[in-house]
Amino acid sequence: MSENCTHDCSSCGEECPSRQNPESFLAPMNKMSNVKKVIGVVSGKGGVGKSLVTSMLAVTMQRRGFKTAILDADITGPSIPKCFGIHEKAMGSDDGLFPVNTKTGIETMSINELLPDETSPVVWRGPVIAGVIKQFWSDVIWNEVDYMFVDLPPGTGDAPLTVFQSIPLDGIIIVTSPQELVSMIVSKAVEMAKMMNVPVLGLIENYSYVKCPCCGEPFKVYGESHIDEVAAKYDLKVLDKLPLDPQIASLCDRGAIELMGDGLLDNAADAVEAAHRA
Ligand SMILES: Nc1ncnc2c1ncn2[C@@H]1O[C@H](COP(=O)(O)OP(=O)(O)OP(=O)(O)O)[C@@H](O)[C@H]1O
Repeated sequence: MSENCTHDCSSCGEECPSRQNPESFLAPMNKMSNVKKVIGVVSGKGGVGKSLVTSMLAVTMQRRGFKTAILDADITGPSIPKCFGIHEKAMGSDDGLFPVNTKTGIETMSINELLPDETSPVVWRGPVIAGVIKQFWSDVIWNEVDYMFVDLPPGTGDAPLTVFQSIPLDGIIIVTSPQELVSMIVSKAVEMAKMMNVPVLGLIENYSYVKCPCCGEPFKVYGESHIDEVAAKYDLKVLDKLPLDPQIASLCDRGAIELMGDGLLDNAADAVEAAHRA
């Protein structure tokens, strides 16, 4: 690297290890941020519990002693502040925006922490949404973060593509439900990650079963799951299976997800700790 490196490769011809790929669309991280690993939480379709899983993963990693953050890239359907009971607004300075901390110190940034009224709908065109996602990475001052979780918008459209291209993901976790559609939906998410050269750390099946309140027997509301076959087809691991649990729903509704029980996403948390960028 040149002694006078400005990290602006467009004005320098030096061939050095830190030279950025000219085709890279990665957004620069704020110069005051320090984020060690970034994990995307992805779903092929909406409503499978992706935001809940993102929140629970962050809580699990924070409990393991890591400094954790959540970037809520689901701009039109932000759920993270609700899960943590955050109603305050993010503040800024000339250097950037400060994330809002949860009760246990998880740093968060979500569009609902910026809008004057959190019930206002975000009716913005794709390029504006893409700009906000990039700003959440570049303009927010993320302090000494060991693990950042990015709650991606559902599907494989413009907004998730922006996340894959602009934020340096070390891996993704795919959240799905045990319905027939799962095979097609997981395939799409896996193929997208492959195209973007981002490793898939594994799958989490949500709404896997309901425990009978009388006898404790698991009851499969959606019938037999196909997740294990789908995982085998792509040589992926099913990391954890989460029950449909009224207590979890209630914690989320009360903004108290940090009071969740231990051990629900331990395998996923182990996979996150072991993640390395391809
Ligand atoms: N395992 C579960 N047990 C009970 N409630 C759950 C569970 N998973 C999710 N929910 C509830 O279902 C609702 C939808 O979950 P969530 O917002 O996480 O879905 P999502 O996939 O992020 O949705 P979208 O794709 O629309 O952003 C929430 O109210 C959440 O609390």
